[in-house]
Amino acid sequence: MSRTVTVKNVIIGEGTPKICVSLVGATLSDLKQEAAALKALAPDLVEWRADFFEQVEELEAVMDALGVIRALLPDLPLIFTFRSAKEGGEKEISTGDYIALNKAAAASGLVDIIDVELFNEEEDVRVLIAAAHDNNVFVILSNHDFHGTPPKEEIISRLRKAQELGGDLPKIAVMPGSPADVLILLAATHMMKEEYADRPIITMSMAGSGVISRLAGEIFGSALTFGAAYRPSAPGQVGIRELREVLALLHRSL
Ligand SMILES: O=C1C[C@@](O)(C(=O)O)C[C@@H](O)[C@@H]1O
Repeated sequence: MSRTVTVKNVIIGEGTPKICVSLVGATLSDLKQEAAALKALAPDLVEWRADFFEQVEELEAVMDALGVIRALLPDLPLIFTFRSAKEGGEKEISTGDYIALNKAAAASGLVDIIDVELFNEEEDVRVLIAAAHDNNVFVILSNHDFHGTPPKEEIISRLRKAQELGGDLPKIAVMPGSPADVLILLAATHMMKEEYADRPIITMSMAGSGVISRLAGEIFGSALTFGAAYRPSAPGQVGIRELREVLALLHRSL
């Protein structure tokens, strides 16, 4: 496995963490506005959080919207994400629909990466990874804990599981209850990177006290960070301009 993942000339896992911004519009017209405005901010990647889209249960509408987003942002690596309500997303859909949606996104030729949640049936995860890889689409294999920060060993074990299953970019987002929890996430990230990871990983501690984890990925081992454009897609995301400045500052100090 490669220590980096290259998507449309963006090398994830090398140099400063790459900046991703999420599109969170509820309607096609909101999404168009967001996508057009995003260009000026020049993120490295864009994520479409399809769970925010009010027509997400209509596959055809989703594919149409995907086509529009892709046409507006032809050169940026695009991540397709349906974040389930149990992991902090906007909606819950059936497993069958979740699989169909992700398979369709992977086969559409319109996205570069799909985000698959690790906490699905293992067989379903394997099916989605295979479907993505058959279409030369990468997989972020993700887990989100909006209620707390698991112990360091557990964070590492989830990231290792995501790697073993074939996720190209294992990811975990956790919620800190205290600054000590932020240290746990950072320590787990560092240990995963140093001892177990053979590919880039993505980690973050959310909310205010976790912000440091969104800035210091180059030091501790997280290869990608989510910044906010107008509306954050998760608590603790900072504005992309400030984020870029801080990432550059930390990079220069190394
Ligand atoms: O998984 C992630 C990370 C995230 O939850 C964050 O905390 O920045 C934001 C989500 O949009 C994305 O899918």
